Amino acid sequence: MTKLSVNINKIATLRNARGGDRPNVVQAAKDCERFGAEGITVHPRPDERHIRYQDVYDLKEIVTTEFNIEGNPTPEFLKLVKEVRPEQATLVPDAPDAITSNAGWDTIRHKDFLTDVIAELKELGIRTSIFVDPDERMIEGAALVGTDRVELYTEAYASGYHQNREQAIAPYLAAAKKAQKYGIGLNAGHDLDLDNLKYLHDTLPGLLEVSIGHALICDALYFGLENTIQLYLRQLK
Ligand SMILES: CC(=O)[C@@H](O)[C@H](O)COP(=O)(O)O
Ligand SMILES: NCC(=O)COP(=O)(O)O
Repeated sequence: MTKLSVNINKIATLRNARGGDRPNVVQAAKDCERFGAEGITVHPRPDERHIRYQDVYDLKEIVTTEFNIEGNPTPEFLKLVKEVRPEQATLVPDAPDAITSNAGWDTIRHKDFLTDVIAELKELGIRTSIFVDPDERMIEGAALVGTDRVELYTEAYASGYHQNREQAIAPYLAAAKKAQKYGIGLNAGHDLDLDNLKYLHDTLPGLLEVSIGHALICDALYFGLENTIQLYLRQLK
């Protein structure tokens, strides 16, 4: 079974546009869960342009499904994660000024750093996932740093899907098989949407979770949040 974790960054982007509290991020998370989301994902960035650090503490109080915090493991991020203790922390190597995440970890070059951070988080009972490109060498590296899961960075799949989906999925299938071989759990995310999700789900073995934000919130403008979450869940059956 593949869980749908709804990334609510874009709810916070909308709230921040006016500086008030509409839409309320905590209420949106509760509603996502009520409408069927099986997890809530946030990706606080250093400039707090969408999710603020305080939102993460507030969300911890109310999320009843699986709370997944994504981000670059800076000292500030690690302090937040250790205090909040979500079910899962997803480590993403993004630059502070990146518009959005644009690459996975080099798990070989950053082996020592990742090994230390992952051990610290696992000791607190936090499941770890690391964001990686669909590169078998990076999966081998992930196995060596001791992570529970990897999250495959699906931007390349999403952008190639309409041209040639078999070709677009090929490196992801190889990476998924490698992860299975090493006993690493498999997550995926970035630019997944109602067009490309089902094929990803049906093709990748052992896909445990997808985190989806941008397209899902865009779809919700047209279909409503409840219908949209149901539409996404249907792709994962
Ligand atoms: C790791 C990942 O792919 C997502 O967290 C994505 O980066 C969403 O972040 P933004 O909402 O800041 O674009
Ligand atoms: N980990 C990916 C995520 O949380 C959402 O990415 P996107 O759907 O906003 O591209």
